[in-house]
Amino acid sequence: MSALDVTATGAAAEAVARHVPTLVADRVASRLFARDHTLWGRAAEEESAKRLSWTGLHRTSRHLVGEVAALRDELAATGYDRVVLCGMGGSSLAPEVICATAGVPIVVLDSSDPDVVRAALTDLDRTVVVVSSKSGSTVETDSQRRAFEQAFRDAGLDPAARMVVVTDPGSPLDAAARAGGFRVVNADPDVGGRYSALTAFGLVPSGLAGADIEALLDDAEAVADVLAEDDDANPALRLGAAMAGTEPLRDKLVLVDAGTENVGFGAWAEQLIAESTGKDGTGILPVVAVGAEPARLYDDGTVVRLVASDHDADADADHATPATASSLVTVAGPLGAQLLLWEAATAVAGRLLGISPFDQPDVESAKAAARELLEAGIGAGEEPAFTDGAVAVTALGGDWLGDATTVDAAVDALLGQLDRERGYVAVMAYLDRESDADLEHVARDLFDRTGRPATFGWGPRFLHSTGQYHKGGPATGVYVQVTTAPAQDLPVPGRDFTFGEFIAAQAGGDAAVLADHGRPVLRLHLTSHDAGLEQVRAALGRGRP
Ligand SMILES: O=P(O)(O)OC[C@H]1O[C@](O)(CO)[C@@H](O)[C@@H]1O
Repeated sequence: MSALDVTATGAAAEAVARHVPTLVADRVASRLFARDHTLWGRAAEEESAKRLSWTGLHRTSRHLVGEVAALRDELAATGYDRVVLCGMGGSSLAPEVICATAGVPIVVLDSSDPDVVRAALTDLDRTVVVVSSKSGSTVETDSQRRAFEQAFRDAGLDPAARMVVVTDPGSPLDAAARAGGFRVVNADPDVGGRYSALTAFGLVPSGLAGADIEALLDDAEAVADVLAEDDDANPALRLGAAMAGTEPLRDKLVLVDAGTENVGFGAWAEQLIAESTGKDGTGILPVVAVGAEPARLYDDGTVVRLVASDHDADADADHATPATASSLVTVAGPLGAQLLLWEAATAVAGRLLGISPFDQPDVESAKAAARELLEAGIGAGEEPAFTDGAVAVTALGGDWLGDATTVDAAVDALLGQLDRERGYVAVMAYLDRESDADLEHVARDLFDRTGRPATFGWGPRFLHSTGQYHKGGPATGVYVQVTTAPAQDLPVPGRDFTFGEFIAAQAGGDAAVLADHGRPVLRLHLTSHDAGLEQVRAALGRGRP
């Protein structure tokens, strides 16, 4: 009996029956875990050949258990009891879930909002900072690193004594950190960011924060052989088929926390699935359910109920509701096992969709557009069409705004562009995900109002997660971008831009690329944070049945 349980009903079960026998006959599972890079077609071979080491991390990461324990002992001399992790996407999403599940605190700084960065630059005498970047060139992470180095120096503290760098061997950050006398832990270069949960990227910050990283590797090891088996019962084959094998394709995957002990798992799976599959006009859109399970489901959706490992399968079988009866997958298992399960299932889904699950071809376009705006010094770009109260309204991607002169009317106009059969609404808030956390509920309001999937992402964090899907996936999204002026800007030491200018350029760049793809983008800029936020919340939630 595996520690993993994947049960499918409805269209998801039909997909399993339709595809798993062929996946078994083609020996996909055993070839995947033997790192066969030909599984995704010739065009994907070059990238796949250097992106498959995650299949053996439960063995090859074992050295990190001792190394992280030694690092903790060394750093104990600083008296730290606070760990801050600077990293984006795959360089921070896994530690956030690992630590939340282990019940140990960690501050994940994955924002370029100056007020958010400043709030992290506190309690420096009891803080250790982990700077994680595979490429070593992600501007958010580099800027955060610069800010912390400056802050430690200003506080009379040696940055090298309190900062640990995790990066690929030979990255620009690797060279610079070693030259600067910093501790560097190199990660396995043959693992992509969103598959790196069980590499140094997931394990070093989590271990320093106090999570039991050996148990995590043990849980992955306990299921590795099952996931590598060419067998109809293989949970990865079943989950991959349920994700990407429905006909017609149900390409919205609603992730529901239905009692799982893996806290915040949906946010990690969201990047893995969206950035792996959302390209070449296809892909699976993860919709992380906010609040209770949806009472109904759109025809192009499948619900995934993430249940507790000790769940009662019979009780779950009786759980079918109008929302889940049409297509449902129930998944149970400990975190270490599920990290490997979902990585393998996503790789299987990529094969079924006919795309490479290991590249992210459209992410660079938004970064380039942001750099252009930054160099031009024009903030987020486009001028607002009008201001209503505390919200400046800008419409991009066509002249769909019509004669709207209020935020309510602008939201109505955007939703008028929504394809009611295949479309989705994406809310992207470049705000503080701690203090403005309540705004996430507008996703549920928009679902209740339109009956269509609505996702919510914090900017710029989502740019390293669903951002690839928005640009490379099906052209069926309509986008609401919420931005604000910082309470107080913050310079990026050694750079010719501030954090405030950078985050504005990131929002402007992403909106420009979406508009270039012909997608409607409504930017709601809060000219006064609290009043503006109230207006935006009311406008997006208005018209709920
Ligand atoms: O670890 P890095 O190189 O800073 O990249 C951070 C994230 O940005 C991306 O490269 C692009 O979104 C992700 O794949 C990755 O997880």
